[in-house]
Amino acid sequence: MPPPRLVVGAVLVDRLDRPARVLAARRTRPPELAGRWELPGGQVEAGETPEDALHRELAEELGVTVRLGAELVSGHGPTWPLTPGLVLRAWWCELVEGVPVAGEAHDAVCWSTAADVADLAWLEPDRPLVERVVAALAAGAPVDGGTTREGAGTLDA
Ligand SMILES: Nc1nc2c([nH]c(=O)n2[C@H]2C[C@H](O)[C@@H](COP(=O)(O)OP(=O)(O)OP(=O)(O)O)O2)c(=O)[nH]1
Repeated sequence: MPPPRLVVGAVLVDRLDRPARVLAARRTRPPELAGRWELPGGQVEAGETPEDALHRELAEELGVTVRLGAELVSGHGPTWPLTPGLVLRAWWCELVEGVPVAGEAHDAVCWSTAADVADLAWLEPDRPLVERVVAALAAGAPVDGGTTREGAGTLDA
């Protein structure tokens, strides 16, 4: 069986040192996933590191540049299962440049707090991850600790 394909997702928060709000994005496609909320991101392409893929997806989808913080790891390691053929890795991050705007992949973005993020209609596989995000936002503990990448530029939405 081929290894699962890797999807990367951004847990984009207002600030890495004291996160209080996280950004969710509402998918436009495919029809069976349209209308559900997700972490912005997408599939890692051949020859890309996961981190590079995340920067690329955020520039393409939301027109923003970010600073990566810590990786959000599950109780079983870095990957979160999505479907039998797909796993997710996710990083906390904060904005360096740009204001997130929905592009083609999404028809809405919203900033939510620990009190309301779980009320969104998330893609089902994201639920365990969202629980962890809620707990971290409620605690407000720092989620920094990653690498910085500047100069990726911004896109028009
Ligand atoms: N980006 C993202 N995808 C997720 C999440 N949860 C989840 O089950 N998925 C699934 C939905 C998709 O089947 C797959 C990601 O594929 P995608 O369509 O977003 O990837 P992509 O941007 O590279 O694809 P494309 O534009 O080339 O069509 O992972 C999530 O939180 N974020």
